[in-house]
Amino acid sequence: MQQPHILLSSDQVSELVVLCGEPARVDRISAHLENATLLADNREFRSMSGSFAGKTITVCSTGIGAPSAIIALEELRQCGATQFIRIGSAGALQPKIALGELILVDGAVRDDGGSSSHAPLAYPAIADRHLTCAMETYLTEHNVTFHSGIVRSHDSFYRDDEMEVCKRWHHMGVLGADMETAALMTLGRIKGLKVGAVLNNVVLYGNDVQEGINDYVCSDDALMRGEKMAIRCALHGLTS
Ligand SMILES: O=P(O)(O)O[C@H]1O[C@H](CO)[C@@H](O)[C@H]1O
Ligand SMILES: O=c1cc[nH]c(=O)[nH]1
Repeated sequence: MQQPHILLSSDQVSELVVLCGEPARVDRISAHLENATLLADNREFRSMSGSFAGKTITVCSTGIGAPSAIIALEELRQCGATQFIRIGSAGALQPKIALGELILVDGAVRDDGGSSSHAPLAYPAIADRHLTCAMETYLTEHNVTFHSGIVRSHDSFYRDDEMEVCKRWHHMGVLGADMETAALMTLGRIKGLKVGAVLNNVVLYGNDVQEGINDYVCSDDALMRGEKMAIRCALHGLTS
């Protein structure tokens, strides 16, 4: 059956999936695959298929925020996907994280609304250990600077008290902020899926979020280098 939002059916979807927020990133990720072909492009959900290290990979964008990420995860699951790595962007919550450096996510603070529709907040959002270890091995072997730890997934950064919110999580050792990782890890765990995430830092701690994201869209070199490394790391992680 064709899924209503991603417009894919089970014969088109691999067990191995790369997720990202931005539809244009699907094209950049798929450039690392052999025989990449466009599968569907509906709303925020663009999908492509190709192969890496002899295995078929599906790449799908999820848009911004937990609700659409949860829709993508569930519809891909219905099509037979079992392992997911999110290649996302994040804003740093620690000054030691430079632009284009990667955050390898162990778990996420569930400051989003979407995951709470499915599980109480006492339920943790934790990454799949095997996918995370495989990515860590790749980054270590390639001498890439990365940061392992937890991130905070939220629903809005244009808040009047944004700086205070960031400081609060900074003091608790949270590495960065994104909007989908917690929901994907929570829902993935509930549904028996493996979910990992690697995030590219696009905003320095204490800097303006709007400016940082604009630089990313305008292809700032360090940010694009970070994205490329995140792509290699995720593809090796999924296929090793
Ligand atoms: O770059 P992506 O993967 O979309 O991730 C981050 O960027 C978006 C905000 O600009 C949010 O989706 C956030 O999670
Ligand atoms: O600061 C940032 C940058 C990207 N995504 C976020 O959620 N926050």
